[in-house]
Amino acid sequence: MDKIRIVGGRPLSGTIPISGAKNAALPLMIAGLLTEEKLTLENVPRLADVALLQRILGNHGVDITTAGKRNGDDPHAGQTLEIDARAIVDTTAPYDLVSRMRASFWVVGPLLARMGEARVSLPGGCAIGTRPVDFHLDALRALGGEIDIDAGYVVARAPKGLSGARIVFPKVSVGATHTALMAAALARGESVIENAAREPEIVDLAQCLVKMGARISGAGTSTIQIDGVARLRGARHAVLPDRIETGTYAMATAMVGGDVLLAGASATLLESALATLRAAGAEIDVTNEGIRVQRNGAGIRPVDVTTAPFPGFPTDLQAQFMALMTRAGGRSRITETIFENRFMHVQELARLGARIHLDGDTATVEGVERLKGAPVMATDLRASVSLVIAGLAAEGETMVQRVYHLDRGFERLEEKLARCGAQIERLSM
Ligand SMILES: CC(=O)N[C@H]1[C@@H](OP(=O)(O)OP(=O)(O)OC[C@H]2O[C@@H](n3ccc(=O)[nH]c3=O)[C@H](O)[C@@H]2O)O[C@H](CO)[C@@H](O)[C@@H]1O
Ligand SMILES: C=C(OP(=O)(O)O)C(=O)O
Repeated sequence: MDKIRIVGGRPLSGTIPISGAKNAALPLMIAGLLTEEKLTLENVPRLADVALLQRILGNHGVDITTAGKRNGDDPHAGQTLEIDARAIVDTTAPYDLVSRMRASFWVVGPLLARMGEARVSLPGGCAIGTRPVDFHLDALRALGGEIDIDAGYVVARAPKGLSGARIVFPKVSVGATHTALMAAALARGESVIENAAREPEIVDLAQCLVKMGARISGAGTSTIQIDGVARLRGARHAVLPDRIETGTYAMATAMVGGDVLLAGASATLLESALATLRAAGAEIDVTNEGIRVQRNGAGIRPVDVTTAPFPGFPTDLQAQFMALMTRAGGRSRITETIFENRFMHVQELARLGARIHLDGDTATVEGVERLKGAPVMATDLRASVSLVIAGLAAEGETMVQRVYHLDRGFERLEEKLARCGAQIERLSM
């Protein structure tokens, strides 16, 4: 298993290209199941989760080819995937694949809507809470799907197709909104999704579906209207920039100081995180090329943060922000409201000398003067990158183990940081 070795203490300076968003690329790839024609996706990041989803879709009979960007082309440009779901040969998504990644469960909506049946294993994903799928299933039931659970599988049937419905989510769910949106796009008649997630990745999916011929309005607000169509066509769509990757490198720069341009990043995708970083002492400038982050001389100020659905502070940046706060000049409180068990980084950050007290959904962080390198264990995707951020600031060597978590969601992480002056390398074991 690979490890990442960091020797901390160097500021970051230079340019970091921001990749396409993992959490948009995955539902967009799944949307390819909705049409017999070719869906071409540009700016798809090269990530383990994307490769795993290629395998899962391949298992259904979907043909995926990678086009363009070869020798001599810009190695930093995302890949272009051509997704051809003309022939769906199998509507089962097996446990050994789905258990590894949460988003793979989302094939259930498109398969049911287009094929009238789906048998999909209950999902896995980051171990950050219980993460049930009841909202997904309730939405599919509202659209007329018959749903059973059998031996760890969701068995969904709609022999006569789905019908439009009013879907009211009891709580904001990104994944369940994706499921409802994709299923309702091919349902007969009108649907309304209330208390829909407003995340930019929902808007990206809706925009792609509209290019495919879907009739959708209101994506990006809490109420989405869908007028179902009998079939969707092929389209070409570029994945939006990754706001979580953007926020992560912004926090890394705020942590160690320096001057970094996050090229291709879009500030409108993470206003709340940028405002928080400014409050913490980072200088943030939005330019034509992206977002420039600087911290020169000034210390890190403590800031309290509570995670919330978009446009609030994202839970996927909570661990990274906590890493930053470990070196703030005072006490900060970080409250996690989305997932009940998303504090696994706390004990690992403590191994580097952080002082964090956990009480229910709130972590109180007492900033310390210095962190000291140590071996640490990645536990989930964002938790592991928080250890990288802390390691960049820690004195001496930090060795991050279980790097496969990082590879799920950060493209060429060590290369991007090393180019900006960080002493970081991957040790292949
Ligand atoms: C691949 C992807 O895009 N993953 C993101 C997605 O995950 P994901 O879509 O799984 O997260 P949700 O928005 O669905 O989860 C929000 C909350 O709703 C609960 N819930 C959800 C569905 C359900 O059927 N029942 C239920 O109770 C969850 O346990 C959680 O407490 O949104 C999360 C919240 O922004 C992010 O942290 C993840 O990075
Ligand atoms: C939690 C995440 O991913 P997943 O939903 O796939 O577990 C994430 O991207 O931070």
